[in-house]
Amino acid sequence: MTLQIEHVTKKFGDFSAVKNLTMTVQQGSMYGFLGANGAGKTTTFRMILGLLDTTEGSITWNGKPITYANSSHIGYLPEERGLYPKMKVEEQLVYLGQLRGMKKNDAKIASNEWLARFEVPHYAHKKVEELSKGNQQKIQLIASLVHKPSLIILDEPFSGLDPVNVEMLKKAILDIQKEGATIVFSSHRMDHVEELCEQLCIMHHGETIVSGSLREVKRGFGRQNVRIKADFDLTFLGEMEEVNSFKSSIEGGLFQISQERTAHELLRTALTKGDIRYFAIEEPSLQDIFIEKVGKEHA
Ligand SMILES: Nc1ncnc2c1ncn2[C@@H]1O[C@H](COP(=O)(O)OP(=O)(O)OP(=O)(O)O)[C@@H](O)[C@H]1O
Repeated sequence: MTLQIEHVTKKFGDFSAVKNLTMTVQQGSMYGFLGANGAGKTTTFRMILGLLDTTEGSITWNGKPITYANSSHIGYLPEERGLYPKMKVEEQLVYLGQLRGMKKNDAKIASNEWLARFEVPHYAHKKVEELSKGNQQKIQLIASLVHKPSLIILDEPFSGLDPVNVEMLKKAILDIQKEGATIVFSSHRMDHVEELCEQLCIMHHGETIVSGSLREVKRGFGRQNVRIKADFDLTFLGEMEEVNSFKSSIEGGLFQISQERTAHELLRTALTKGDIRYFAIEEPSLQDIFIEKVGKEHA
């Protein structure tokens, strides 16, 4: 069961919100969609779910388009949250579970398990409007998971959550993935995607900037960082021809290089000047890649 997006373009009039997007999400994987505001993430999700038609290209889950008929296997956290403010939490979750084909009692058990998992069991009989924004967000998230979907699409699931709740949510989605679900989520936070996803796509103005496995994307970037800490000024190393860029810091400096042998050269040369307290070759971060490909102003 893979999610297959092939040469998908979405136009609103003359404006292309998504341009020729191709990607494959393997069953059981966690896929991250990165991009600044307006990149085309929500539009892509709406097309995956069949809420919007594609202008060109095709999207299939398990070989078929997602329609109302198979939507009970799908969980969706929409960008614009929409719970019934006057309805009580448990009642609402049970109702939404039933809409997706669950028996009332199963929906009740699952809802309460999730409320406990997110440490809000005491909200079961409160009205949604009585909850804080972050806690409403948890309830909405539970609403997208309660029926045990096999494909879960989460639009900005971390927005509006405090750091403790972000960690709780990360743990929950990793657990669900371990249980076999396929998860696709969007974020404009590179670190969340870097931490959770083995596969990712960075979008910008509807274009796919990079996509593939985290490892491929990092290796394909062809640059590495070398961090050196020393008690002497490292500027002379930054001036070496093989170094692409150098950022000095109080403790030493960070060098961006294109070839691994430059790292060894840097170390050898640094050692001729004095003792080195720290030396490491670091992979580029997604932030480095994004800035290089898209520009600082969008990061
Ligand atoms: N129904 C629509 N009609 C016209 N333009 C639209 C429509 N929906 C989206 N767009 C445009 O398509 C582009 C992509 O929007 P989209 O909501 O997919 O971005 P996003 O990556 O989800 O951004 P954000 O992080 O702000 O949610 C934007 O320029 C948006 O204005």
